[in-house]
Amino acid sequence: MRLRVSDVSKRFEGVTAVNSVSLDCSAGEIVGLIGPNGAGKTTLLNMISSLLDVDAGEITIDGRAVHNIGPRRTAIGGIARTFQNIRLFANLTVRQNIEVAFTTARRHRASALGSVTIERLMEQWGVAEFADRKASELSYGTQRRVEIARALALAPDFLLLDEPTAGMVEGESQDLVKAIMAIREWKGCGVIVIDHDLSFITSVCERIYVLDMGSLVASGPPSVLRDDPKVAEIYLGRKARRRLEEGTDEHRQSRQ
Ligand SMILES: Nc1ncnc2c1ncn2[C@@H]1O[C@H](COP(=O)(O)OP(=O)(O)OP(=O)(O)O)[C@@H](O)[C@H]1O
Repeated sequence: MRLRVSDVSKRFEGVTAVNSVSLDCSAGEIVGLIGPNGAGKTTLLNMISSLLDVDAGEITIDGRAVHNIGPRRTAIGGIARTFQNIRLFANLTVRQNIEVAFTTARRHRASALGSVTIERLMEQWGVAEFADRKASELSYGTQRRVEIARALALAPDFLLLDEPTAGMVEGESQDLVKAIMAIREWKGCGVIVIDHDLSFITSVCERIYVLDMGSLVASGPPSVLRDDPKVAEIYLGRKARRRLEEGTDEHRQSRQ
């Protein structure tokens, strides 16, 4: 199974947020989407999950068009996601949050769901001990895991993760690397993940796409970050400039 984004564009009043971007993700693959703030990453994920309509281009799963169909039909069609700002039902328990998605999957994606149960999902994602606690009572890292478990309760063919390590402490994001790698065991579910934490992205992804100012500037294995001069300019160039502007110890010392 293959999710394919072909020449997709999106404009917001005078701003071209996404400019003719193409990418693909196969079943069982973990693909990263990186780029500076405002590069267009979330807008692209919003189009793949049909929260936003594309202005041009198309998005397909095995040739079947899945763009501009609305988020509910997209979820039923096999694409689930998490959000940059966690969107759990705060007053529902962990079990109830997962049950909402599970009920939809049982009705519309029974064969993809197979023998999966809510209990198994909670165990797999290390949240079983919080099953009867309200989502709002949980730590940030635990809420993230619940959100991923809920997305997986839709038995998706493709999972989109928008900045899963945001707000996590280091130990939590390392645990998340293992957990996301385990998703591929999920009946070969493909994963597209956005994150600013480059060590997390390079640990978890086989391939990376780099966006800058709405356009795709590079793609390839994680080594593309180191080896592609355009990417080095975007990341290292800006980082070096920021260090200079901030006058870090390193630069202060080198000036002495
Ligand atoms: N609803 C909107 N209305 C107007 N402009 C928008 C809207 N959503 C995004 N944009 C603009 O589109 C561009 C891309 O934004 P987007 O949020 O997709 O970037 P991003 O790469 O996800 O950034 P970040 O890493 O900060 O989340 C930015 O210039 C942003 O201001």
